[in-house]
Formats: sequence, C-alpha cells, structure tokens
Amino acid sequence: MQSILSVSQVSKTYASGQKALEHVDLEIRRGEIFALLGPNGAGKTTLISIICGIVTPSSGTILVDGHNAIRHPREARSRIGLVPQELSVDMFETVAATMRFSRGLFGKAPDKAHTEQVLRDLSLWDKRDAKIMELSGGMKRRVLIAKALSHEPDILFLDEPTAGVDVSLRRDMWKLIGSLRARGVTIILTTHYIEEAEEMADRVGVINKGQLLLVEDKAALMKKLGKREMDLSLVEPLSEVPAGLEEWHLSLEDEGHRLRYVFDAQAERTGIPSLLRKLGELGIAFKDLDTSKSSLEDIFVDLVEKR
Ligand SMILES: Nc1ncnc2c1ncn2[C@@H]1O[C@H](COP(=O)(O)OP(=O)(O)OP(=O)(O)O)[C@@H](O)[C@H]1O
Repeated sequence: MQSILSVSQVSKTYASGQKALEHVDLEIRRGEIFALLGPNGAGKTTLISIICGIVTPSSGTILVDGHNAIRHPREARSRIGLVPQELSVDMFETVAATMRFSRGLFGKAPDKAHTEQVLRDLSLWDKRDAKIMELSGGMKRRVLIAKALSHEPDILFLDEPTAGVDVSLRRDMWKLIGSLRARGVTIILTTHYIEEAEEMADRVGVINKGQLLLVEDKAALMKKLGKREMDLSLVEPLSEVPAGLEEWHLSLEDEGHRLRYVFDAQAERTGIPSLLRKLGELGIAFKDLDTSKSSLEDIFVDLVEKR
C-alpha cells in the first residue's frame, strides 16, 4: 500500500544536548490508524512536532503525501491536522469561529457545509455558537479535533487523545476516531494507554529512548508475542526438569518450587492435558496451578525493559 507519510533517518538532539530521537524510520499507510506507544520522554511529541514543522530535526527527511516537510513546510503542514495534548484555543471564542479561524490560517475560504459536517460528527453542532469556556472538558477536547479537521487534512495526529479523561469519554473518543477513519482520514495517535492501542490501532509502533523498537500489525504482534503461561506450584521442589518432559520445554522457577509451561495462546491444542497426565505418571505432585496470558502491555513492558 502507498504510504502517506514517510519518515526516514530522523534524529533530533535538542540544544541542551538531550538526544530525543535517533535514526527513526517510519512509513504510515494511507487510511490506517497507527498507534505510537512509548513511556514518558520516549520522543513521541518530538517526532510529531518534527513532522508538523514545529521542531527542526537535526537530520533526516520527512515526506508528507510526497511533500518534503523540511523544504516545503507549508505544503506538508496543510495535509496535517494536529490535536495537541494541551488545550490551545481562545476560551472566549465560539466553536464555529474557532474552526473558521483555523481554516483561514491555512488559506482556505470558509466552507459552511464542511464545518457543519465536522461539528455534527463531533456532536458539537448544537454548541456551535457557544463560547469554548462554557463547554465541558469532553466537549473542549472535541473542539480541538474540530479545529484540527477545519482545513480538511488527510492525516490527523492525536497526541494522547484520552489522557486524563474518564472511561466513558475515552470510549466515545475511540468511537469517534473510528468514524473519522471510516471517512478516509489517516490517524496517528500517541498513547501510553496500551488498552487504547489494543482497541483501536491497525498497527503499533513502540518507541523508547528516541528509538523506534518495532513496528507491527497489531494482530500479528499479539499473535507472535502473545503467550500463555501455566505455573505449577510443586509439593516437593525439583533440582532440574525431570527426564520425560522434554516435549513441553518446561522451565524451573522460584528455586525449583514452580514448573513453568509457556504455550501459544492461539493454538488449538495446548498440550496441557498430556502434560498433567505425564506429571501424574512421574509422580510429580503440585498444590496449585496458575495460568496467565500476555497482553499488549506485557509485550510492551518486555520490549522496553529488555533494551
Ligand atoms: N524543547 C526541548 N528542549 C530540550 N529537551 C527536550 C525538549 N522537548 C523535549 N525534550 C526532551 O526530549 C526527550 C523526548 O521528549 P518528548 O516530549 O518527545 O517525549 P514524549 O514521548 O512525548 O513524552 P510524554 O509521553 O511525557 O509526552 C525527553 O528527554 C525530553 O526531556
């Protein structure tokens, strides 16, 4: 599939000497929802700011729908809508005027039909003449999205779209983002809520300490790295995995007090019944059994901590 955004070899070292990004390569496909996951300070905002022309990279190239974002920032920026983390609107302005003004900044004439469509999609149409200060927190967030969509961008960046919002508003936001995608907008969101990526994204990128550690289809990632573990607490500790249990590739944990079996969560045959039978035959008794499944969160923590 054709990429709508192409980031190649982008690095950034701030004047303070802080390295925020190192040789980042990323291709975003047209029409996808891409989640960029990373802990605090990983470099997510820096990457978005560079793509949007707010921060200058130390090196590297960015193409937004074929436009070089460093040499032709205006052309590139006009394709992008940015929903920042912080509220960045005039509180005394009305909702509709905020959209109109933002659209004007991109040199576009007012378009009533488009404004109405966006405000209706965001359930803000009834509030179009309200001042932003009169709106609830959730509505203010939606105004930020309306503002970012005012100039009809192809790509929408959402920087931590649901940070600090309650669960029901978060779900509304997910629905909304899904409907934007259905209208053809490519969406890139940063988040440290794994659940958000798990729920929404087509692909996931994991960034830590300025390095993009991996980019994968979400489903493939969860399948590839999604494992289940079964731990058996033994009555008598073992010094090694007994002969006859080779086919399960067990490991001994907790100084021989627990036997661990890791298996593919997706597999039709887990191998558990035969393992338990075999343990019975060998006279290995256990007093407790515990299973757990890895989530995207485990995968993420694993990846970030391993480096
Ligand atoms: N203007 C700046 N000057 C110097 N250092 C900066 C600047 N902006 C960010 N940094 C540093 O660059 C690194 C990456 O920061 P960035 O804000 O991109 O991370 P982030 O992944 O967006 O984090 P968060 O999830 O906390 O928003 C951090 O170490 C940060 O302190």
